[in-house]
Amino acid sequence: MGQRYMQTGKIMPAGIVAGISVIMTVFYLYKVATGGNHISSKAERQPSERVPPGSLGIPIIGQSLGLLCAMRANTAEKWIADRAKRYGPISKLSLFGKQTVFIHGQAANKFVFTTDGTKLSNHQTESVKMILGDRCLLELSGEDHQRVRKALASFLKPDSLKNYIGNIEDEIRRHLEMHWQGRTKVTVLPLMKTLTFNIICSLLFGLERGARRDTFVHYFQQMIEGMWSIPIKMPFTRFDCSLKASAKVQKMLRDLIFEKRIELANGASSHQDLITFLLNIRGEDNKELVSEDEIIHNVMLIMVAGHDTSSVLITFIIQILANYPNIHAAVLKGTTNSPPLSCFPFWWFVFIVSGGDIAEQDEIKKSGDFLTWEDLAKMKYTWRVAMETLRTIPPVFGGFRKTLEDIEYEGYIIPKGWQIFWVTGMTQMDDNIFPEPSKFDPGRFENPAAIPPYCYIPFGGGPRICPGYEFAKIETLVTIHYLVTQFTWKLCCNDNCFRRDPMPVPTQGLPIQIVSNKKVV
Ligand code: HEM
Repeated sequence: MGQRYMQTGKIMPAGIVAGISVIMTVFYLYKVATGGNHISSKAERQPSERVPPGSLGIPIIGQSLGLLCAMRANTAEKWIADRAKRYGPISKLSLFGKQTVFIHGQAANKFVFTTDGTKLSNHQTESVKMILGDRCLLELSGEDHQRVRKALASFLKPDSLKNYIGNIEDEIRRHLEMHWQGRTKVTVLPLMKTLTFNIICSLLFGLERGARRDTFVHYFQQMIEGMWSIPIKMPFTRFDCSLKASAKVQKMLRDLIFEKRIELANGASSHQDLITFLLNIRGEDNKELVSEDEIIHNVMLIMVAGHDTSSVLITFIIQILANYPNIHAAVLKGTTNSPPLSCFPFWWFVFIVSGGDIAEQDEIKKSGDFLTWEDLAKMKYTWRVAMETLRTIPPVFGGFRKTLEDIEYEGYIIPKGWQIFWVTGMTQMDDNIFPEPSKFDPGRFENPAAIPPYCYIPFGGGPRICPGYEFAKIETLVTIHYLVTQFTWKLCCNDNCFRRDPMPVPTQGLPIQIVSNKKVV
């Protein structure tokens, strides 16, 4: 004991063996985390004085753990603000195994969202890329990005979504029947995840309820869990479990595509779901415009982008409505605030003829059995509440871009191959742009044109602006409509804290006590 045998047959002391294995493990982890791209690149070997200030921290880890811990402890905004205070509006650091430059502010947002794609490409962490696949929209650029984005956007545009409001409503009604009616207490976040996932499944992928959908949900949840982890491919790491789950989800989607092809050949409508819709789009040569890998990777992207974000938004709106009775009353009965002068004359006219009470959710349902596009257009105050929620608790904390050449910004050089880290909350909580930023005030959005460009960016901006905006809006408005007209609720705990994982989640998932106001649906 205490000694190990090398292949040569010579005896080595255990301490030396342990030392070597630690060094080799660190080296291995380092290679894995950097995807084989050694971090001692040209820029690091020849340090330029014009590279932004800051430290790259220790290899592989850099500042990743610091940021991830801050996100989980709900102190990410402070972590970022402290950094900005220390180094100014631009600084370097190392995140998820890559050299990174963090920038913030209105000018930074404009720079990120409008810089030519040949200089600045979209960039995800290695883990996101490996889990979602290299043909998803986030990884595509130039013509490929335009082609696939156009195909997805034509399915997600308002004209096409109008036809699905009834289906969304059906899912919501069924969900409330199953999970809310007859209960006195529910935990909101997991339920909203189930609801938004069901909406996505039935509408975008045509997956009916049942064992297959349940298996899909199971692997899908596992897949999401490691998306923002450090990409260490070792057994039992969060990342490795995600990668395995991703392979299973991809296999299930491939089978589904096979079935959809047969259905299409047998004359099924191409408008029944996103997969069928994409399979049916043809290019000039009559070949499928979007490849099978592109369909699979983008379906996975939409599952992630589409259900996690909206579920978080709806959850926090529910929390806000419980915390602010006046806002809850205005969502239900309408606002008695006079419109701002900038809304003269139309809204002033509506305001005066309605006796100063522009009715909202309580009135809307009286127009018919199912909600219409026109009904949704009347939910103006409710959407302002959603917008203010997105300002104060943006579901997407920020994102990454990658420089394709050395780029000069604010007098510094951001070297080629580095990633740029942009953050939503810094500008949305800037008191020069949004006075009293911590105050929850939906009135800020009465006149959205008054908000300076690139300052309110929960959906991003430019050519990569979120294509699911309208879908998220419909889903949110319809869900809130049903909740406020059928239930009243109060919070079970007064803990308003949340952590980011990477989406913001209330620490206990938001348990609430509910009372149903409903007679018959
Ligand atoms: C409250 C809900 C949502 C929020 C806050 C949100 C936010 C965002 C943000 C910040 C981006 C990144 C933009 C960038 O990198 O410049 C994005 C991209 C994206 N979102 Fe959303 N999103 C939401 C809902 C949805 C929904 C419902 C879908 C699909 C049905 C969706 C699909 C996408 C896709 C595919 C992209 C990638 C676009 C591209 O790279 O061209 N999102 N979203």
